[in-house]
Amino acid sequence: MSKRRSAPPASSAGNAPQEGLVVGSHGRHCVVETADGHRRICHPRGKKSQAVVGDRVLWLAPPPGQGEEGTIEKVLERRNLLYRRDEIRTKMFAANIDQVLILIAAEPVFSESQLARALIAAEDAHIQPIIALNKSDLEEPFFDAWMRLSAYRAIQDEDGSDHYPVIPLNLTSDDPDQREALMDLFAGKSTLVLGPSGSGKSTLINLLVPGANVATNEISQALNSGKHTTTTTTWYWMDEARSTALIDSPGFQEFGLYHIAPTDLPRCMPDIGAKAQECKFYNCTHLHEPGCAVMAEVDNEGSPHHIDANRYRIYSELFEELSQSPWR
Ligand SMILES: Nc1nc2c(ncn2[C@@H]2O[C@H](COP(=O)(O)OP(=O)(O)OP(=O)(O)O)[C@@H](O)[C@H]2O)c(=O)[nH]1
Ligand SMILES: [Zn+2]
Repeated sequence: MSKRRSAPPASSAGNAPQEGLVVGSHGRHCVVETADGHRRICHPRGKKSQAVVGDRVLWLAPPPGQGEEGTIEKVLERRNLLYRRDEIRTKMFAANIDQVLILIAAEPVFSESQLARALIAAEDAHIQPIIALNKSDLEEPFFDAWMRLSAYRAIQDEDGSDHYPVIPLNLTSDDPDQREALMDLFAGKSTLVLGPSGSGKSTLINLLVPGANVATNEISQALNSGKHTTTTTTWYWMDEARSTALIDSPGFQEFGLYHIAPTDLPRCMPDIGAKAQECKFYNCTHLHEPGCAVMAEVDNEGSPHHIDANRYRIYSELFEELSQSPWR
């Protein structure tokens, strides 16, 4: 238990690699937090040690007199990894996370395709998604946006429980009940916050993480003095005990899913997947086959398994898109 805590401080550790947590990612450079909470910039030793935020790594301090920046020797095995992939590249968001909060807002109007894509990527990575709709104080646009989410609120698991938690928020209010509900939602977990620009990600972090701005500025300054690029993804502890974390990551736009096979889409879209076993043909693509139980539910308004027409459109467009993947 206490093995990591009792590791000697970096300066006297000689050449023994120590375990650390990646709490910042800036292109190829990382910020690694040691067991005692100290943070330092580390560079990957080679391609194989390319780490992302949330990774547990073995890192090595520099030899005496050679500055503060360490090297990442090894990335330890990941429990999960959330990423996206387009024609040319893969972007890794974070590893070893418990849940992903997809933060959208009444304004700017959210893209349902982007939301669906983020949910699919989370399902594929076996990470629990939560949908939060912010800016409930903007009554009319909020109402419209909430209605646009009705298909997501209606998706149920076999036992009748809601598959996706969908929560309304007003992050500019200082309502203590909302704050407590958020604390409960995040307690003891690491939660990646994803969302389009302007949805309120920084507002959320500043509300729940005291001193978040200061911490970010300190790291940016350290990185700038070493001529590194600016922060991209950051891990924030919400508590002194370092058991609850929020991870802020940009890059919600252009959410490519080229790593997912089109035939895996029903597994990652639970409303479609619920019916996919009942089609006449075992290898039904749900696009044109006779006896397709999925297509039947699109027209079946009022059914408890009704598949929303927009969801079905997103499914068929994605099926087409992923069939063109240059990665396969
Ligand atoms: N009316 C209203 N405005 C909000 C609410 N939450 C956040 N905002 C405002 O929305 C704007 C965008 O919020 P940010 O927290 O900067 O959004 P972000 O997601 O971090 O945006 P990027 O940094 O561009 O990715 C700010 O002006 C916030 O004050 C809310 O509940 N209601
Ligand atoms: Zn079918």
